[in-house]
Amino acid sequence: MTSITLDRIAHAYGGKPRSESDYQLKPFQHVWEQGLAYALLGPSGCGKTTLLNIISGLVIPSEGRLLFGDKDVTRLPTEQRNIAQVFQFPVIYDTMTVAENLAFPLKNRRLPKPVIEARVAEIAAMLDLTADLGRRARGLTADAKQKISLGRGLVRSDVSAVLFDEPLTVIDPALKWELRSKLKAVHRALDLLMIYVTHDQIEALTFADKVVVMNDGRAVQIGTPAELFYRPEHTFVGYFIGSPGMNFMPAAVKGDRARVAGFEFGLGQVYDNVPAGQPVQVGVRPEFVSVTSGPGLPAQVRRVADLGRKRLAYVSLGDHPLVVTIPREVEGLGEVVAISIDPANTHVYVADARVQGRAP
Ligand SMILES: Nc1ncnc2c1ncn2[C@@H]1O[C@H](COP(=O)(O)OP(=O)(O)OP(=O)(O)O)[C@@H](O)[C@H]1O
Repeated sequence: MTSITLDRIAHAYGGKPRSESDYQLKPFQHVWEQGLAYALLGPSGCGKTTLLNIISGLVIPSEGRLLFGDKDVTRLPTEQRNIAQVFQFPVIYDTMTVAENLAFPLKNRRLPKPVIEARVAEIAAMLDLTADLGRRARGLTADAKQKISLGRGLVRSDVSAVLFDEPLTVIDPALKWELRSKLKAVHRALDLLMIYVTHDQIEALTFADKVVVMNDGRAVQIGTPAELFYRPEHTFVGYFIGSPGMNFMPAAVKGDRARVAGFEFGLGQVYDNVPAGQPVQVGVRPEFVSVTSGPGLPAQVRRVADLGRKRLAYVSLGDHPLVVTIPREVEGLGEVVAISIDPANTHVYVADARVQGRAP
């Protein structure tokens, strides 16, 4: 086991990049720590697979160095990189039994038979495959076949990393929840570095210790699920994580006050560092703006969504649309409601990047 370092890695498929927009992966510096579970999360085309393929060796980056521990592997072929990979679709041998499929990567490395048997039994138990060990893979469901693929990816204990590329795509939705929590448990038990590509935030947040949020070829934030939720460093993270995403309002900020559409409210911190001439936004998640029966800012109600577990109101503060929470005790909304904004969870963004305030 070893950490993986991306040292100013960047990639332009077209070659000879002249400007930043020519890169499908913009320069990226990061150390993937051994034993941690990471998710690469972002919309289609943001560069997740490109980054994963650079780590696996399917793509040689245009710039930068890739290190496994101290070893420079930037130009090494995949088979010399000591990684395991799990793809979207099952990669297994239909004519082999489940046990033979799981044992295959270990047999290839000529491990002693008792070691192979013990490891196969361990991985099969983790993935609920024990009862199927003697069955040929051919007759199994797509879900079971993908579980075998996952098992084959996890069976070696000496890999530098296990790379997953949207591994739950073919899994039945009802089984997905179970499998992604299982993968998390497997990660804890096996203590391997795992990197998991997905465009599904629930999958990323359930699985990962740290999530790398990507947009337009750039890693915009690397953080724990809680950091991404409570302190998005970029407006894209606020918008992409959460359901619905963060509210952003163009604002004028002075000291610890924000002014939006002629209405003023307090911020949790003092901002003396907001540069002039750049777009300033205040961001607050729907969970931290609520309809109140007490004093608040006047908002027009446009629509109410009752999601069972929670109710949301789509309102306007002046011209600015906001999604706000309707607490359980509030009933019978009028056309205009009072809303309160939690200053402790309100952030200020300048040119899309969060700026740090200071304690009042
Ligand atoms: N072989 C290639 N040649 C040229 N451009 C490519 C190639 N592979 C990917 N791209 C482009 O690079 C960008 C990033 O693609 P990539 O597949 O890494 O994104 P992604 O986030 O994994 O998307 P998806 O979730 O759809 O797989 C996209 O604009 C894509 O069109």
